[in-house]
Amino acid sequence: MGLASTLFRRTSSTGHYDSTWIQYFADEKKNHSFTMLLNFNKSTTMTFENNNSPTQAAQHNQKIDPRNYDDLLSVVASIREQVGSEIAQADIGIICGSGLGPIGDTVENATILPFSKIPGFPATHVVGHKGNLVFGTLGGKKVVCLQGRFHPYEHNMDLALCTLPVRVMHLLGIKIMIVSNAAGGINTVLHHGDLMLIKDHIFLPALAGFSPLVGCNDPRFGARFVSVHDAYDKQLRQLSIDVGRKRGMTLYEGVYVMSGGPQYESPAEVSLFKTVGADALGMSTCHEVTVARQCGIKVLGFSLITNIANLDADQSVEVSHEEVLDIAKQAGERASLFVADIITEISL
Ligand SMILES: O=P(O)(O)O[C@@H]1C[C@H](O)[C@@H](CO)O1
Ligand code: HPA
Repeated sequence: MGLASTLFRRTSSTGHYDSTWIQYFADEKKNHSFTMLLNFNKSTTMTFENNNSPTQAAQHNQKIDPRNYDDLLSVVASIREQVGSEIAQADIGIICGSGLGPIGDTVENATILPFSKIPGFPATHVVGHKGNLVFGTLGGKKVVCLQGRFHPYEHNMDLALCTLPVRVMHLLGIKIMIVSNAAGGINTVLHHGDLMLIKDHIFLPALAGFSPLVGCNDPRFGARFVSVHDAYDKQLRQLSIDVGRKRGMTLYEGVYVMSGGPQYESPAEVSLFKTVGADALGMSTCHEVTVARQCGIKVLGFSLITNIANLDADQSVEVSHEEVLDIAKQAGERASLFVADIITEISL
């Protein structure tokens, strides 16, 4: 049954079946028993039957296509089977970047599932990213926390693969996603250890064609053409400002720019970003937010300022991941407590 709907997704935009997908599909499933009934009189009338349940498919280590809704159902089935359906259901998803790492460790009644046990999840290689999915409660809400994320530079700019966890969290039921990252401050109001509330973003790789939404689109995930005019939810931003005020924190709202990385930016590149209106820069987040918006998930985002980006080649200083991790460690705990307070105040 899963396979039948897979096929219908893989029709061209004119509604006619694309024969290259038949080949692809047959290769992908060649190790599994299935029967195929094709009716070539009507180009879109095809039925595939397959003996694999979604979970069996995942257990067979079948290749997971991150754009394939049915493949993702099999990933979710495997997660539910491993942790239990009740535990796997969550209302809020959290992506801990280098900045919010400690929040995963404060989840109550935590059930931890390593990425290595989740079909289709690649390993995370970035130091400071643990590589776990953590289920439990925080601020009285059911959360699922991604301790570690997939950066496009680690995975050959395969942005659909890097956003697989967002689609999985969507299928697990989340309505709100909180994202965080470590970032270099561009705006001079930002200092080491500050938390910037993300108001908007510049998704630089996507402007050059590297978007997770490029390629095959299954309408069950959402629209082909996604509007990101309100990517960072206004009410959640206001709530964060209010919670921050109660804690005596001044939150700066700004624009985050994602560059492809992994090299840090040259002073001339930082000047370019400043000119086009960016306040902080990093190498993540925008791809996850774009996919979340396609699924209708509300987003709240933070950048933890770990270094000040260089604007002048004559006055520049070296940027290092060690510095990023060091500041993230110092400021991450306070940031995590703040985010936990926000979660307490969120009404679902
Ligand atoms: O996952 P985030 O965006 O917090 O990680 C930051 C950005 C780069 O991946 C890396 C650079 O130090 O840390
Ligand atoms: O200056 C930076 N540039 C890109 N990514 C980053 N992550 C932390 N700091 C930076």
